[in-house]
Amino acid sequence: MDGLVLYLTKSPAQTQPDEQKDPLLPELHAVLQASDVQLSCVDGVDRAMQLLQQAHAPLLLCLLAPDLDSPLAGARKLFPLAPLCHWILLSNEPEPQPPSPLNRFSQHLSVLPRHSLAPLPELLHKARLRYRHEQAIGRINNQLQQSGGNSAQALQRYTQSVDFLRHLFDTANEAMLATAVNGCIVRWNRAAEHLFDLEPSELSNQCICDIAGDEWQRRMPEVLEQMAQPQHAQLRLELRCRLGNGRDCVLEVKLAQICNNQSALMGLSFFISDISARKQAETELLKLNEQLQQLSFQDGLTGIANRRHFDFALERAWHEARRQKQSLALVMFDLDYFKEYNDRLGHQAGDECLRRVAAGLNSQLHRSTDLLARYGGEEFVLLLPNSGSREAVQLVQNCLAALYNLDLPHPASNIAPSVTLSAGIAAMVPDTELPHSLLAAADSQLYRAKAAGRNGYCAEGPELNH
Ligand SMILES: Nc1nc2c(ncn2[C@@H]2O[C@H](COP(=O)(O)OP(=O)(O)OP(=O)(O)O)[C@@H](O)[C@H]2O)c(=O)[nH]1
Repeated sequence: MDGLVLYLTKSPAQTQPDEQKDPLLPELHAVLQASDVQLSCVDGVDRAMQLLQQAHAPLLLCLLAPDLDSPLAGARKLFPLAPLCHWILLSNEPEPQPPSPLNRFSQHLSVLPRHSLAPLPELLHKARLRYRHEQAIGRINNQLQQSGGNSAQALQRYTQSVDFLRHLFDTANEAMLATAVNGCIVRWNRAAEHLFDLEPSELSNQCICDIAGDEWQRRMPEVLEQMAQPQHAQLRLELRCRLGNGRDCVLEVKLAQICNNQSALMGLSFFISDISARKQAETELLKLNEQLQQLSFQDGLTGIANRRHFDFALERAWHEARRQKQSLALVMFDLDYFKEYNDRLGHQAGDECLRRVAAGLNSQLHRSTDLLARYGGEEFVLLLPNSGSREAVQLVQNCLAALYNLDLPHPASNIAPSVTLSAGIAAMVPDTELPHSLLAAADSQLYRAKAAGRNGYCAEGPELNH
């Protein structure tokens, strides 16, 4: 007998089901007779709890009689004592409603009409299976815990053995070699054979310097020499190598001294990994970053420096000029009647014009420190470190001549048949923190040039030649 079925009722205690009292009991008895379970009839939850605490068999089914005042409250009390039990609420209704899914018992609670106990054997069968399954799992867990304890001890013993260290050495992914102080290889693992693509006979007693070409072969003698010094207990390096199979790669090499108990140097250990893929990814990332930086500093339309690039360059040049007490010159260019150009020839022609003007101006710069940038719309700026207004004026004259030679037709201009520029030039030896004053000076000179009729320049600043 491995189970107990409880019939929980409100009626006075019955040690044996009282067939006189409840006409359902004979039928219940008959249904359960075939299943090898004990049927107990108890009144009240407290007595049921007592019975469960003393019972030797687990409670598989609990039938809650319809006369109970609050059957689910009772079930809740019993639940901790019989977590695997299936609860059955007997109802006087001919077609009772199933339990609400919101009820936390709903998974293991059925509602049956009193007059039909047909589903009982099936419910009992399932409850029994569940109980046996839980028991089996408990047993397996116990065994696992026990054997786990034993195997942990065995493992601990094993980790202290030479076999274990040999196993680690042989199965490591990293190539490992041990050499004498002069580099003669005395031991290696399979990963080393694999990495260098060499047979055991090609490693045994060979000099470590000769197992790979290129930087490896060139630098290894000097590395061995270093590692023979007492202060070089460890070393890490990256070496470009050509391996036996002709493959080029980058190897990360970690070396350590092998010393005996008296701290006397006996040999060297090498831990080697192929980091070619990582190195290549790093190089590509670096290149991408450079490209990205270049793009973020470049004007998309004209390909010259953009405003952001100019702002950085101006700040840097300003501080440098201030430190060196040198003059810094700035030119602001603005196309004349460009709105009319766009209106007459179209925006695309306007774009092309901006590109050609930018290229024309840029072609006049010959010092690597000079910078032409698109400041915005149809405005360009020219930054000329270590220049006074005389040099700036000279350069602007060259730029205007270059633009004249480009001869870009401007049918809507009031002042010339081709595209023209106005320029404002300012130069100063910085004496303040920020370069606003230089920008403002160039801008006001540009304003003057526009007011003076366009297609020309105005300038201010030291070394003025105008
Ligand atoms: N095609 C094109 N036009 C641009 C671009 N950026 C700004 N513009 C145009 O440049 C024109 C500038 O007009 P304004 O500021 O009135 O200057 P302007 O017509 O050159 O007159 P002045 O400077 O007084 O000679 C505007 O029509 C803008 O739409 C661009 O990237 N492409």
